[in-house]
This record gives sequence, structure tokens and C-alpha cells, in this order.
Amino acid sequence: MIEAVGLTKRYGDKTAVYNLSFQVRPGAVTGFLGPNGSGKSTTMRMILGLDNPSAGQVTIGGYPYRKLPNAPRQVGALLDAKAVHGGRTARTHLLSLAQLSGIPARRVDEVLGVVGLQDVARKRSKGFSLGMGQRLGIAAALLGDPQVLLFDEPVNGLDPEGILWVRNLMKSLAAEGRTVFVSSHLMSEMALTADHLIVIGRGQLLADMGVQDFIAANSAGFARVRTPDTEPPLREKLATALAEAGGHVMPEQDGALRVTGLPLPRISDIAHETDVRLWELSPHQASLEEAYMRMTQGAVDYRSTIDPKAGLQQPLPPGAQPQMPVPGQGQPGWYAPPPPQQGGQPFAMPQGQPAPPQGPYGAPAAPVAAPAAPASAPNPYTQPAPAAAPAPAVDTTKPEDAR
Ligand SMILES: Nc1ncnc2c1ncn2[C@@H]1O[C@H](COP(=O)(O)OP(=O)(O)OP(=O)(O)O)[C@@H](O)[C@H]1O
Repeated sequence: MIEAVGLTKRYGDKTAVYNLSFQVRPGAVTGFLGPNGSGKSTTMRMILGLDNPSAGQVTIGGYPYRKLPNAPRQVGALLDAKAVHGGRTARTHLLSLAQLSGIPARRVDEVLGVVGLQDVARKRSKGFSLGMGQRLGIAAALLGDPQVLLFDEPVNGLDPEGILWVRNLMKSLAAEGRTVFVSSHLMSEMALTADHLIVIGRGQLLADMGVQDFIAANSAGFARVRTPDTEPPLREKLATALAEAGGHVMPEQDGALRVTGLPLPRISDIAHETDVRLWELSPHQASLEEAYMRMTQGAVDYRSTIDPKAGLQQPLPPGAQPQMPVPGQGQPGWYAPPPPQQGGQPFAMPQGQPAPPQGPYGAPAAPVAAPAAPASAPNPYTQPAPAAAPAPAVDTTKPEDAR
């Protein structure tokens, strides 16, 4: 197990990691998430004794890495796949690592096979592609058959087959009872790979909980409602009626409506009462990406702006559509609706979960504890409490934050 207590790292005036406390347990894949510059690599370097904490401590199996007996046989890590002597072949690189740690040479050929580099084992690594370099880094991490594994962005540069392979590798390592700690920016991949998440923002802990609990705590389920594309006024009519009934209505890019605050049967009744036919009425659970975006939007340091192309704007070619809103660009609320708070009743959430306390930048001030109840599939047919006062009609032509 990896355990951090009050872990803090300052570089001069810059606090990269502040007062981080968490445990990474064996037998599970723990995803380590956070925006660019949030302190993930710094934390991993401190776990591996490559950086000294300014305060606090981090241990592996009860020892700081540098005091761990025979550390390379107990802990394997991929931090920077490019940190390889380019003049060495893949095999020589691994052989030198093995010799330093008293690992038999035959293990080198085993791990070359595991990562699929056996055919290029005698090629110099400076000619390797990004993905081949990642595979070599993963081979180095596996070399000592360690119980604890850390991977910083392991799928970076891998092709789809490689990504699937890494996913299965992480899961099988965890299934063997190992501790697997993996950082990634690929939310879809994390959703498929990780059992547990540790999320940081600006060096501080934002969440420490299971993947399903994280999604449930940071977003609500929603209904997708689609009226006939051939009759746009029906969509507006329904959107107004749903908003008047207390629903929260947002347009989807494909013309459907995303509705929270009303159960599916109520949406169906309102459509019937307003004489609007439906092409679709379906329950949806927010994705990990949506929940992550909502949780971390206040802790993002590097945010892109829309390119105004000043003085360079070309007229749109015939038939071309104007630029659509892009998730994450200038409209942080575009993603999943928030979890239920006072006054709101997204239909798919268990009742009674308090909203996390808000800290600076809108991020939760304290780590959000996992809900007491186990995460279960949302029930889209749950009836809500009696509707509150009707909400004003919503202009469904604009994204939520523009209203
Ligand atoms: N050696 C260093 N000297 C000064 N500042 C540093 C140093 N290493 C990291 N930092 C700063 O600490 C902060 C955290 O960096 P870190 O690389 O740990 O973030 P990260 O979460 O891994 O980012 P990314 O997702 O982009 O890889 C950043 O602001 C970075 O500039």
C-alpha cells in the first residue's frame, strides 16, 4: 500500500502539492487524475524518492521509498518513457536495469515479450516511436515483478491495440493483488480501467472514492428527449412546458433536449399533455469525463480560448455550419448537470446527498467522502417530490451558462 500523509512540495514560491493525504490500496487499479500542472508527477516523484517532500511524508508498505529494502524488486514505475539512453538497444537498457537490481537476465526477455517488443529488442531505442518507448518503459516497470506499480500516463502515444493491452495489463496486475497507481488524462480509458480514483487540483485533494461514486457525486443522470426533427416548433413547445414544470432543459448538439429535475414518466406526461410527439425519451448516466470536468473546472490553470482569427476570418463555404460550442472552451457548465442540491431534483440521483462545500474557484473545499450507500444503477423512474414553484421558461437555443 502507498500512503501519503500531509504531503507537500514547494518549489520556491510555487506550491506544487499541498497537504495531500491518501492511501492507494492493493488489489485495485487506482486512477490518479488532475488537470495539467495539478501536481500528479510531483506526487509520483515523491512516492519514488526522486523528490523530497517539503512537509509530510509518503511511504510504500510502511517505508519511505529510499528506505525500502530491495526497492526495485518491490516497486516498478513508468514516469518518463523518454528517460532512456538512446544509444542502447531495448534489451541492453533492460539488462542494465536488471543487473543493477540483481534480476536474472532471462527476465529481460520475458518482459520484452510481455510488452510486444521482442522483434525490436536489439534495436537502439533512439529510433523508437512514442508508443514503442512507452512499451519499453512499461517493460522496465515490470522487470522486478513488483507488488507496487506506478504508471504516469502509460497509454500516451499507444495505438488502440496498445491502449487495450495496457487496460488489461493494469486490471490483471490488480487482480493478482498488486497495488496499481496510474495517472491519465484519458477519462474514457480511466472509466474502463480504474476501480478507485484520487483526484487533485492545484496540488490539493479533490476526491478519493470509487469511480461510480465519483460520477454519482459529481453529476446527475439526465433524460434525453427528442421531438420530430421535421417539426422544430414542437421542440420549443415541449422545452417551455418542461421548464414550467420545474425541469432544467439544455439543448444537445444533435437537436435533442437534455432534461434534469423531472422523472421520465413526468416528462412523458408533459409531452402528452402538450400534444408533442416524441422520437426519443431515454435515461442517461453522466460519463466520468463529465463528472471530472465538473469537479475540476475551478482548478484548471491552462484554459484555451476560442480562436477569433482576427482579420483572417473566411466566409463559410456553402452548406458549412458555424462553429459549434466545444466542451471546455469558454463554457465550463456545458458538461453534466450537477448533483442534486437544495431546490434541484435531478431524477437519477439517490436522495439526501449534500452538495460538497465550495472552496475557492468553485472546487470543493474538502475531499468529498464516498457516499455511504453503495453506488447503484440510477432509477430513472423514481417519482420526485411535489414540484416547487414553476421555473421560468428556458431559452433552449443557448447553452446553460449563456442564459
Ligand atoms: N522542478 C520543478 N521546479 C519548479 N516547478 C516545478 C518543478 N516540477 C514541477 N513544478 C511545478 O509544479 C506544478 C505541478 O507540476 P506537475 O508536473 O507535478 O503536474 P502534473 O499534474 O503532473 O501535470 P501534467 O498533467 O501536465 O503532467 C506545476 O506548476 C509545475 O510547473
